Amino acid sequence: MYKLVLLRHGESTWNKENRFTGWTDVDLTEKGVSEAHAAGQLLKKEGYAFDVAYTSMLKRAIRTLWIVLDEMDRMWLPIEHSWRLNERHYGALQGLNKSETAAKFGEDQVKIWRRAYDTPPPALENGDPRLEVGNPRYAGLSATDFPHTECLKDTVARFLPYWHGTIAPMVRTGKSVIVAAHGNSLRALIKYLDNISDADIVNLNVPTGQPLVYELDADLRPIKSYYLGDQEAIKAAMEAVANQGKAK
Ligand SMILES: O=C(O)[C@@H](CO)OP(=O)(O)O
Repeated sequence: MYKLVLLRHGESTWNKENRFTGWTDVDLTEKGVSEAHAAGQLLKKEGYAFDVAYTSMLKRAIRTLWIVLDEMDRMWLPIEHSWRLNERHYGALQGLNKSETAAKFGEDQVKIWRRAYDTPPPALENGDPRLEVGNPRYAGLSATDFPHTECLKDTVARFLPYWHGTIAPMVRTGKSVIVAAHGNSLRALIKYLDNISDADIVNLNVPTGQPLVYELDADLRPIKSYYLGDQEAIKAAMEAVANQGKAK
């Protein structure tokens, strides 16, 4: 049996301001930093001892991972970064307030943009700085890799090669692995692992800063999965994520 830990970053400044974030590189809030410390303490208390860590190119996930590893006295671990673990690209919605967008376009439309499996938000136009072309951290991407927008289906498509080619082989060696990433890049992985239908994935929300443990069989199929920590608080945090798309 293998164990894999998935962790969404702690609260970011744009989570707090309720803005569509995507590839925008915003940092953690004080609450987000506290969530990361709490996650690290909890993982340590529960006896986790990671051998290798994977994260995105975005500082809210990277800093969450650093804080967790610091709490576990494992800052020496190898950390691999990949743009394939980045948050789903939110296209032209990046920067807009979710409630204001719901008031303008309707809650149903915002739910489609946030959660529909195969309907992407409006795309960025060429030349928009939010495309990140020219950003040195993405020097390894080819021109066609830069998303102009993504629905979850697109995120699954760019995430899975990294799962199959890098993370899954490492899990199979028996190493203890943590993946610190984002709400929708983790939804992409959870959809794949749990074989969740395109219709049902709409209702899955991942809370910030709560370690999610997968116990996997020899074929890396889930035996069970569970969040560590206070289950009532986790449920409330998931509902709060779902409600971010409501007009106030
Ligand atoms: O804005 C985003 O990039 C994501 C994660 O914060 O939000 P949502 O839950 O709306 O997909």
